[in-house]
Amino acid sequence: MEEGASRIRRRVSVHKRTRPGSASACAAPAEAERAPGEAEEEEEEGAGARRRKTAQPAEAQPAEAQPAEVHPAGSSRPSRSPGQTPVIPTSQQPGAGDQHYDSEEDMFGDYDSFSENSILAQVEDLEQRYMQLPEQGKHATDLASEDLHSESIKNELSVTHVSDFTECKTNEQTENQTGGEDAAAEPGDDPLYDVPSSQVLCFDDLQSSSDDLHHQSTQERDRSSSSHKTGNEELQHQPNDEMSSKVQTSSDTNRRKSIKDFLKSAMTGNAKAQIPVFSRNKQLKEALLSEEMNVAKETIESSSSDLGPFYSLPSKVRDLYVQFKGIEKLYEWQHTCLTLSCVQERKNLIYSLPTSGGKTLVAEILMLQELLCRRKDVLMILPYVALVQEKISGLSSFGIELGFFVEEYAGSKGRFPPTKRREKKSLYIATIEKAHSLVNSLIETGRISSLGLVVVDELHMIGEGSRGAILEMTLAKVIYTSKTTQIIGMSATLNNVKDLQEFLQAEYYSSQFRPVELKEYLKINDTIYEVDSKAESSMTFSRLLHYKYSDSLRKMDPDHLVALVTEVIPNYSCLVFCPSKKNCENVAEMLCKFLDKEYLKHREKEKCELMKNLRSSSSGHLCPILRRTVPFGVAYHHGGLTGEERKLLEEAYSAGVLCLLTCTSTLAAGVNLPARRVILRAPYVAKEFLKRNQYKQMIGRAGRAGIDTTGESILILQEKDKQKVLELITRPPENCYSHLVQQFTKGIQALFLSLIGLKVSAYPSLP
Ligand SMILES: Nc1ncnc2c1ncn2[C@@H]1O[C@H](COP(=O)(O)OP(=O)(O)OP(=O)(O)O)[C@@H](O)[C@H]1O
Repeated sequence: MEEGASRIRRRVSVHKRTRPGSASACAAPAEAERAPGEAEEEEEEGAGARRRKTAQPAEAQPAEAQPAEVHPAGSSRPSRSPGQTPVIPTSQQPGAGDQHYDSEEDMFGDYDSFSENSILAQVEDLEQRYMQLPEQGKHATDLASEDLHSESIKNELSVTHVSDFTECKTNEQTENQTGGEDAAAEPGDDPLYDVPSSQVLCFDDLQSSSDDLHHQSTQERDRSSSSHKTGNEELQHQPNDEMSSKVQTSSDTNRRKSIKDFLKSAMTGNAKAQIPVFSRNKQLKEALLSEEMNVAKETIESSSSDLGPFYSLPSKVRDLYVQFKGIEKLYEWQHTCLTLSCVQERKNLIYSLPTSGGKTLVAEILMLQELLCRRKDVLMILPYVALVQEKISGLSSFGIELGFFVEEYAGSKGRFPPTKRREKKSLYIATIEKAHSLVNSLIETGRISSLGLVVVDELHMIGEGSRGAILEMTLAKVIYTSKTTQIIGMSATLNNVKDLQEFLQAEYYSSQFRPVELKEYLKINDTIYEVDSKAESSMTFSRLLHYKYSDSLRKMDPDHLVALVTEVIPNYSCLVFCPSKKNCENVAEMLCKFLDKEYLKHREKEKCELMKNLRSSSSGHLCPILRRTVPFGVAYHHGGLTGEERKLLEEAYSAGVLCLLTCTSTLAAGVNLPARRVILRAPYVAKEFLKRNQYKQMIGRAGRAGIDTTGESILILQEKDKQKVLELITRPPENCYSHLVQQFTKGIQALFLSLIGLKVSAYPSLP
């Protein structure tokens, strides 16, 4: 009976850890990699860690910041503690959280509470009933079986196909524990062994966007659901029924093999789709899919083991860049940077280039060198959850092809300490706060030296409020505790580089290269000026706006936004940065009131499809503003959108179905969305005057390499702000100053306490 109860607990526990969107979807490979005997210990540790989450102080499970509010002003936004009511965005149903931009809401999202109807509560209850039963044996087993078949648990166990994969694992574990033939199998034999968690999640996404794949996966699901049944039936028999165990084992193996094959080809295909395709464009989708599958097949078939031809990496890496990203040749600066002697010697490095200069590729090659050649783990730190997710989907295919794990540390995702890998190395992609927790856990477990490289994107964030302080603490700890860990920082907007170099003990490389020319303009009244650093006033007259404004239009649109956007859309894309979320929505609505009805005809079918998808993503409720604006190819984009809405809108915008997004500065932090023209509605973020860094990041969205051939930005300003704007466009980026020091009582104290807690330093001993 005890055995039965603990088996039920195990089944549910494993299922929970592998829910889609849960960090623990990596449980499958993680378990496969465990040394014999570690299994139970890790399971307990994981559960403990999850429980601890609710009680841990900010440092261990810190709240992540909401980009829309933190990034713009450079000041910390009011943090929302778990359980506190979120602000309900316009587009959301009551109670729906913003999973992508507000990590705090994510923090507990993946873990069932012990509330009355939760699955854990039911299992607890079930166990209690076991304990209380006077009679052992059949009756108890029947009860267990009956309860496990109860509706809610059945639903939980069959809710996703990711859980189906888990189920394979679960069955296998059960068999191992009952002395089945698989008990001695090596972890490497497990077909899910080389599937990183992120890729399992990507697979989940892929499936929903492909009819063919859906068909196949439905078959898998059907097979798996029969596995649930078998698993549950198994509870009614004695576990040492060898015959049935063998049959089960062999059918499981076949099934797992086919899942592996399918998963691998599916994921490679997924990675090929770098520029998201509007999901319901069936014709295009089918053509693309078959092409992707061909590429995937060819790639898998051609195994290459040569080392060296591409910056010390296998030539396969170069091929993958061509296939997945269309990058055939490195820019000259990229080559120079990668071949710098300080880089070869693995010294720390800071490099700085304008937005869209191709900084990420250099970092990626260095990360691959570390993972594949030096066989060390790598941590990549990005400022926002959305950027982490973008990077995860971009690099997962590389992980599959080249044999390393890509692990997400953002929102509720991430395992502390990370799973120890025997063979393959891990690329942790983390937000600032999760990176800090990860580094703490590696120090605590004496594994910090397993980290070969730390890459920090948007290094200038180090000077931004409490988030900057956390980043600074993280890097300080790495520098102090691991002499062998290399640190690379990159940014488009650095000024006091010497200070940063001193802090990171780093070399510096910079270039002004930008593959696509970006022209900057200012608009005052109906005159457009070009920013010209050579001119005495820093700007020169460019042109007058010619657009016939009616009285009502002039009243509604004093800034001539309609005139500016209609010069570009619908054939080219346009981003309009607005100072606040509300303003984003208002501007989108206002524009659509005055757009010609002709705009409704542009890609009409796809826009209808988008509306349908938006509606079904929020349980039938479509935001009334989007309902009015999407038919014109216009939408707003801010931190109040749900993750699903954001994804749908971004995809539609990338595919050209939407041609205009009104957005907050959320979008300025490196998200790769095309814009021929970027308009800054005002030189403000909320009520704060724009900073140079923010200005540069926003205008940097225009003219992206590989997407656009030219780009331009227009900053709209009033006469009263002219002087301030002229200073803004001419002055250098803001300096980064330590916020650990500025917030002396909080920052430094937190660092000291943390170092004592981690046993990096100790209290001074008493004489
Ligand atoms: N050598 C190359 N050839 C062609 N395209 C490239 C090359 N290197 C990078 N790119 C492409 O240029 C675009 C911008 O690159 P990336 O995002 O790395 O720029 P960045 O410098 O990091 O910009 P930001 O500071 O805005 O984040 C990407 O679409 C990338 O795929």
